[in-house]
Amino acid sequence: MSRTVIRGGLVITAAEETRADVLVEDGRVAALAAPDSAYAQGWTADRTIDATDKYVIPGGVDAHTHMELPFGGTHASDTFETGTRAAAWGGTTTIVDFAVQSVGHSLREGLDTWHEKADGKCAVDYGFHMIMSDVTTSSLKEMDTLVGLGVSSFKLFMAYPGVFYSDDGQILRAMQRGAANGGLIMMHAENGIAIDVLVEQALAEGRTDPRYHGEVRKVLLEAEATHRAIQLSRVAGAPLYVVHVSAEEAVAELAQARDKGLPVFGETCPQYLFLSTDNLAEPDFEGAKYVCSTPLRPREHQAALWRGLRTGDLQVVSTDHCPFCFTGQKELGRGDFSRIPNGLPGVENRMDLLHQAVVEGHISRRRWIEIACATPARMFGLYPKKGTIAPGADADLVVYDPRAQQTLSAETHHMNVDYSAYEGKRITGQVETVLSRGETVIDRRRFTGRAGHGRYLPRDTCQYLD
Ligand SMILES: NC(=O)NCCC(=O)O
Ligand SMILES: [Zn+2]
Ligand SMILES: [Zn+2]
Repeated sequence: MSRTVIRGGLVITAAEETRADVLVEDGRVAALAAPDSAYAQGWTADRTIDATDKYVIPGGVDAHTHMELPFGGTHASDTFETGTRAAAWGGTTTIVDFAVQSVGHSLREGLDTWHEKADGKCAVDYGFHMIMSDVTTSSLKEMDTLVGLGVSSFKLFMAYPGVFYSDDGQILRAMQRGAANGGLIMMHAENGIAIDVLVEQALAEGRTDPRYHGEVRKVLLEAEATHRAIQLSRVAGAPLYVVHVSAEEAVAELAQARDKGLPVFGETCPQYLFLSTDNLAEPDFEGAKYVCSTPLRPREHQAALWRGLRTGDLQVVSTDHCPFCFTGQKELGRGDFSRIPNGLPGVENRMDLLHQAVVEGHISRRRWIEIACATPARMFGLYPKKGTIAPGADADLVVYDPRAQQTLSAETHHMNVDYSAYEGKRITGQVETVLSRGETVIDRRRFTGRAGHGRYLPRDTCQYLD
């Protein structure tokens, strides 16, 4: 039996902050006890980690990543191997990635393909959501099977006609099925039909630069789709999780629904909290680095997102990590912004950026852990195995130095992408040591993990409704 003790740190969970030693036995948290207690003093261990003046936090749970996602004729540049290694560097020990159903194919085929991509490659644990690109009688039936296999959430798109798009009837049917089998519907809420009209008009008028990506994907079209998704979920009697919320008006739709007591949840991402349309407008096509959907918004929207995170109208911060290199990938859209592959890198940066938000007073320390670890674990059926520090939980633990200074940069990050969306940003705080199921994967800022350590996580249904 292997035993590790982490001594002297401030243990932070969503529920409390307490100075405690943590005993890890065989990959699980075995006990917590006051550092000066005779009980903790009596623990013997193979390894002792000194966490004096450090935080001990649960490993991050990033519930929205896209390793190797095929998009716009190319693939997201992080593989499951490079992306989960970068996640570990950033203190994230669980990812939930998206398997994709291709049009004309079954959900099962998509899931099998994603298992092949990830199996034996991951440095940290991983689960899958399912993207439904073809809602048919048979794929609706298959949803039941997938829930049974631990794929208990399904992403639908109101955007990208001809690729991932589902119409309102398909969405309603999928929601009805989810209401019956416990599958949580995750919605990409943008009116893609209207957006495609505006894209066509912009290109015809010679407005081809990256900043027009933000202009055609209007706030009103995110708000309208969010409203419509909420109404459809009410009709179906299903809960709803809206992904990558970026606009103040979309937060208002969620808040209004939640005020009525509806089981409607929202996720935002660091890029919407820290970046803006100013980045999309950077000259010499540099704005392409910031093309994602929903798009970055004018800076004024950030206050509403922070408020939503504080009040609970938004519950989760995930990364939507979907990296494409500037050279050779983002460049596919020179002269036509609609051909720029959509997505930003960030799986390595989320825990640090949210700690910076603590330092700047946007959120409390416990809320940091709640939105980045505990709630995503509960939302997607992984709690309390993941997302907290308690006896019986997986020993996914991060020793975090809240005083370390770092500067984010492509020179030093570990994501397989040739730029950082946060180049030059100064952060107070840094991951020091990371344990994944008790195994040290980052040891005082050295990678000690391995591809294949990460295990597939079959998930329960949403526990946030309990
Ligand atoms: N978000 C984004 O731009 N790319 C990834 C696909 C998605 O989440 O819609
Ligand atoms: Zn999306
Ligand atoms: Zn995404």
